Amino acid sequence: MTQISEVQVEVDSPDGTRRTILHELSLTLEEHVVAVVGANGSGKSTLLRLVAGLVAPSAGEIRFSPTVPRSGFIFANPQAQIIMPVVGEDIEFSLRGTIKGRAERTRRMREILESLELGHREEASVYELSSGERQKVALAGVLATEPELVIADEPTTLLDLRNAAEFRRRLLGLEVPLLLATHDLEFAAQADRVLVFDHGRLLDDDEPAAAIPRYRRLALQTPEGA
Ligand SMILES: Nc1ncnc2c1ncn2[C@@H]1O[C@H](COP(=O)(O)OP(=O)(O)OP(=O)(O)O)[C@@H](O)[C@H]1O
Repeated sequence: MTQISEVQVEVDSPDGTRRTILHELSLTLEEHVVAVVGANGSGKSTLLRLVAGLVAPSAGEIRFSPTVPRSGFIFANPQAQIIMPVVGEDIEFSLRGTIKGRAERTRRMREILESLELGHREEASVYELSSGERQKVALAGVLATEPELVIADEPTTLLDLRNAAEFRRRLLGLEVPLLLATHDLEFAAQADRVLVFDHGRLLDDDEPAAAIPRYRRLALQTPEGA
């Protein structure tokens, strides 16, 4: 369970002032899949980075129970997190934190690749992969770290319809909880809970069937005077 209490995030602006990018927020997250939606710049990634410990709150606190989870982060662009040039090597690299023996690392790497139907790509250069395969390699690298929470920031953005559907299915099938920011409302519709952000504020927090139609209306409404 993640408990966010009166958290606020501020950043320095170029003019020397402080800008609030996440306004005071209190939330308890305990559902298996939580989707965060909202316009560009509304604060979705900031919330994800806060939960992952990549950004510190300027005020308030985040508590986890029973302990701080080991989180695995998936980005929109998988190239950002693939370190080694060859698929199998990259997964083995991620396994170094959890498995000491080399033979055992190789065995586990193959198991993870097989589970993602990537067994035949073990020797492939990461640069010759399709976007769909590359995103699966990024997921394989995250799974290798045995995360207790997966945090995904627009993970289907670069994928075509078919690959997006497959990747959604894989993320939704994980045993560990998933916190997801997405513009893919089909994906958000499959969450247990949807948080809608707007200009750094939590605007709506409900089950998908209620929150998504409200968000669509909000996003598509014509600005006054337009
Ligand atoms: N380190 C930072 N320094 C300055 N401004 C930042 C920083 N991080 C985020 N911001 C600003 O905070 C606002 C919220 O950003 P955030 O990335 O959380 O939005 P988002 O909802 O994820 O957007 P998108 O859908 O475009 O990814 C944006 O205006 C962004 O420019």
